[in-house]
Amino acid sequence: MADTGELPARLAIMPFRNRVLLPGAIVRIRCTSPTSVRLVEQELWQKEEKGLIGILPVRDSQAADAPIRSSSSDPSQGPSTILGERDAKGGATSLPDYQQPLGKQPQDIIQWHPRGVAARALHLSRGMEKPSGRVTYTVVLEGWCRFSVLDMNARGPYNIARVAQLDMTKAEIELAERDSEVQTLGRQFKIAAGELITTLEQKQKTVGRTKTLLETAPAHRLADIFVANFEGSFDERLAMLDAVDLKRRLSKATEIVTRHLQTLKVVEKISQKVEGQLSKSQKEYLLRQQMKAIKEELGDNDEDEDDIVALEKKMQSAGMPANVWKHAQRELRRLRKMQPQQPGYGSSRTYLELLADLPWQISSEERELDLAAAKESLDSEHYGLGKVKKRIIEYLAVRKLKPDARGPVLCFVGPPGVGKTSLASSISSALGRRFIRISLGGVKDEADIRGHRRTYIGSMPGRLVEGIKRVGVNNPVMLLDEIDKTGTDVRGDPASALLEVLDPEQNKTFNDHYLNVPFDLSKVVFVATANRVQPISPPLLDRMEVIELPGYTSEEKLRIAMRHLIPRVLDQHGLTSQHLEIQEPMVELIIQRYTREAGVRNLERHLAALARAAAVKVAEREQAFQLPPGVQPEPSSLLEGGNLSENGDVEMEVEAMGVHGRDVATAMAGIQPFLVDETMLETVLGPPKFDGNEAAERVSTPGVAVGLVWTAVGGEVQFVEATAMVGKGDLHLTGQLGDVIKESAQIALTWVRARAAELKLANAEQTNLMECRDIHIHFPAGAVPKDGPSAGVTLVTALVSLFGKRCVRADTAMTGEMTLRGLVLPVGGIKDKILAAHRCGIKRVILPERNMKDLQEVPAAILANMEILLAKRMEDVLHEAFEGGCPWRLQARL
Ligand SMILES: Nc1ncnc2c1ncn2[C@@H]1O[C@H](COP(=O)(O)OP(=O)(O)OP(=O)(O)O)[C@@H](O)[C@H]1O
Repeated sequence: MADTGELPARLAIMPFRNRVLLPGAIVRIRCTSPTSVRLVEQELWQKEEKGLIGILPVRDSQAADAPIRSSSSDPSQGPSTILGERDAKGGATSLPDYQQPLGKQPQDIIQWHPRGVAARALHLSRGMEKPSGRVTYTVVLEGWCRFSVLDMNARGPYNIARVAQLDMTKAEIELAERDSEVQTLGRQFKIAAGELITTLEQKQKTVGRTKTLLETAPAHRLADIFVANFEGSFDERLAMLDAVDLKRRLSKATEIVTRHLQTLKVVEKISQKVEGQLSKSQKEYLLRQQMKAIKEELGDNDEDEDDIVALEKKMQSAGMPANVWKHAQRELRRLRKMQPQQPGYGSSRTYLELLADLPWQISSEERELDLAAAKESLDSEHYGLGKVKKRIIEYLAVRKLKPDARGPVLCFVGPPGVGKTSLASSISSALGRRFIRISLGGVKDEADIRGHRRTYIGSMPGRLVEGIKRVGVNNPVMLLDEIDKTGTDVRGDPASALLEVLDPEQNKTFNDHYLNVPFDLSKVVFVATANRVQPISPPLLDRMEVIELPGYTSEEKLRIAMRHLIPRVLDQHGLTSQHLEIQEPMVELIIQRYTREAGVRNLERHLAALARAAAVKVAEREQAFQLPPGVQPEPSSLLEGGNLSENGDVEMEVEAMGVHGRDVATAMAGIQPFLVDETMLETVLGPPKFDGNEAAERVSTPGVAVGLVWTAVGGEVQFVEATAMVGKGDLHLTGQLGDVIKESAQIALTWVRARAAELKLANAEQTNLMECRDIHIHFPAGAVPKDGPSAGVTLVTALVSLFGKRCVRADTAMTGEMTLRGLVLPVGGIKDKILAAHRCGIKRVILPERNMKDLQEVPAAILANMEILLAKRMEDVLHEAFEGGCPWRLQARL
């Protein structure tokens, strides 16, 4: 800079076309023209000390009036005439520009600016020499100080100018900086410059070096550097070059920097505004257009288009009613306008696919109903159930005579595994229609039946429409399974939605919320199943005809097993009666020792377990036969089976060893089937679960009574245990009891306490027992919830047994609600309860007298083997419950 040394009187001049180098600025230039190459070579490259050259701005001036034209046509020849005089240091720049043609054409006339900047080379590098001998130089120059041109001559290939230094010396600057105006201007400039840097920093532009300079460099020097570093026009920079005076330079720089700052702010504001205006959808549109273009480039677009065409074809052939077709068309048009990536595309497509998949016109062709064949098929598939089958045949007969008859909806009610589902499926095969089972167990949301509106994310059609889609016809036999298990909560009442489904008047235009167009369910044959009638809402029950399927007796179970279950189980396991034989006594044993159910599901499961065990043995045996000739199979494979070896049947297989190829079948044919025996039962099914002595063992201590209860799985034998302990006379109840059964226990205790004397329980010790002790009553099987009033009489009997210290009869079970006054009220589920008692080997049952009519439903064979006692009052029950009659004097007798 000017403050570090003296400027030489002459400087080689390098023209800067339309550009200005300011002091402090650094530029990198590549010199390729012969003139500049020579200049660099001679003035910078060949000098030992890094030399100085003068950089003089030149302006293209095609239109400008050239007051003086150079005689030389080569710019490198330099101007021949110089106009203007040397400006005084810091003086105004009123000198006319030097003008001369820089190129060969007259329009190439350029104007030399009369002021320039002396520059020194920070770095020099020489390019590779070309074959033509030309070289190039890359020079990094730093502006040093301003000068003005006194005169300029072409010495050799480039111009040499006589120059005068314009910038002040160090001492002069120090003096000028004491001026308060200069100081104020300097501060103003630094503020503006600081603001500019902050703004640029916010835009994440690197301003590191400039920021450091702002803190360290003097204001006048910074002024040049700032203007040189930020974008500006040629004229602005020229003006800065001409601003030799410090005050002028600082105010000019402040002006330029402030203008630059404002421009930046305006640009920022505009871009923010534009960004805001470019709404999300526009952006999406833009992106989508780009995506489309990319897809087109990749040739991907056709696929989607093809898909939609295929979907439209499918929709056309679906045979939708006119109003639905119109709706579907509208939706399809919407889909066409969407891009596959758009959020609604997937759901719109799934919806249209559902519309196309629904069987609007497709029906199972109903074959001519042959009642005799239907009856035969029902008989062949189900044992017993005479009344139920009769009702089904009646139902089918009505349909035969009047196919569009709006008959009642049949509802099979009974414990699990009694054949409700399989009966419904038999109806479908008798009608020749497809069968679909809709499980309603645990459905609490109305939307499960009617679907979710499509406005919800993840919305789906209801189970009915989904089922219709799955079955593919509009007239299937639809089984509404476990209709009693639907619940109600805040999400609505599924039962009320079912009302619409089962109402022949309304289901013609069933409106699923998701589908949003009516679907005709009137051709569907609905059949429902339930374990219990009570939970079904009365309006729903009103639309159905309840057909009860009671549990089976042991005899019936045996028949079902022999005729239906065993052949089916064998078939399912790839076996025949040639492989496995399960004889009646064994099936009876399974029924007595391993099952206690009303239906036959567990029985079927146990038979399947036996079949699996046999399948392993059979497979092993067949493998042994298929060994290559000469290879001796190990005789132990079957013999080691343990229990099977006892049958002696395995000896056959020893004979078969070594039999060649074709003879295997013959040999196999001679093999006896595996015969299930008691040992095999225990090996496969484990030790017996029930032995018939349970009741005797349990009632062997006072305080236990045997009750009969009704649960969702049918009738059951329930033990009630009572005990007394030191306390304040409180009643403790355990065993997952509901409110009703708890109240029954309270009533029972009150009744017994009130009749202590009457029942001869009132001796001193017993009074103490009854009044000063806590009573605990427990219902075993604590994991199973229990409720209902029918344990009333059992509770009293258990308490009387406890206080009277006498055991109840092990062969006797009882059921009945009891009033506080001792009256025994009738209860439900008598048939199931008697069946349960029969299953458990109980021979005597005490019932409320008013339940006598229910005995008609109980199979006569069972009644013949049982003693049924009818009680009117609690005393009657007690009289029958204890061995040798009631030990106490009773007021009433049976
Ligand atoms: N009377 C019968 N004759 C022949 N097989 C029967 C009979 N009763 C039940 N079964 C058989 O018992 C099995 C269970 O029957 P199913 O599934 O129909 O019972 P469910 O009453 O519908 O039970 P859930 O209430 O648990 O649905 C089936 O394999 C069925 O064929």
